[in-house]
Amino acid sequence: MNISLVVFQGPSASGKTTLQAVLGLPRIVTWTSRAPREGEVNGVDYHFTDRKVLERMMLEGQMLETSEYRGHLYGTSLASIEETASGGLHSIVLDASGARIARERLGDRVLLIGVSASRAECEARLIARGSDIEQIKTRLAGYEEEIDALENCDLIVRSGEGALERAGQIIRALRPLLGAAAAE
Ligand SMILES: Nc1ncnc2c1ncn2[C@@H]1O[C@H](COP(=O)(O)OP(=O)(O)OP(=O)(O)O)[C@@H](O)[C@H]1O
Ligand SMILES: Nc1nc2c(ncn2[C@@H]2O[C@H](COP(=O)(O)O)[C@@H](O)[C@H]2O)c(=O)[nH]1
Repeated sequence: MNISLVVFQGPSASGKTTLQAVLGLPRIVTWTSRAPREGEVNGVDYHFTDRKVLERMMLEGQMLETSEYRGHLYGTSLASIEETASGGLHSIVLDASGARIARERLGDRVLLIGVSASRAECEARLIARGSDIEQIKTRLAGYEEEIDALENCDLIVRSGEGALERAGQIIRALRPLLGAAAAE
């Protein structure tokens, strides 16, 4: 199997980034027009920029995909995806529309992992993350759409209690599935 990119998708605060960290694969850093949260580092968590720069990159054909997500623009550059062609398995966190485009454009190179959690769990995690009421409402408004899109995934992980143990099980299950790509 020729998988070179693991894509995590799912509702906001379902635990995609947490699971990505547990799996420990090299991460593709995407672009966003939103402001950094406390503790987030430019070039590590995202390439933070403004909307105009991202729009210019889109016009110049530099992007694999972009998504308007809850008032901000996000996107994956083609240059960052080319890194995955140079060998080894990489991972990326995308919303449902980005994940769909990644699958359409990169085909079988992509493994889609859906991360699922209940609305109440996502809400509690958004509150704990310090989001304000408006952000929580806006993000939860996309909950059903992201849950519905999980049907396109190759695997779905439930990110509730015991999530880390489950992630460990997934890693073990993925190794034979990914074969040569994972061994690089
Ligand atoms: N299984 C879990 N149990 C409890 N808290 C969790 C769990 N997974 C993640 N969290 C916490 O929930 C918050 C959101 O997690 P994370 O950033 O991984 O979600 P996400 O799906 O990447 O979110 P977003 O799409 O909004 O960026 C974080 O504060 C994280 O520590
Ligand atoms: N389609 C894309 N979605 C992306 C990209 N980078 C991140 N995301 C997704 O956006 C939301 C919100 O992220 P947050 O960091 O503001 O909480 C989340 O679902 C991410 O997965 C991207 O380049 N393209």
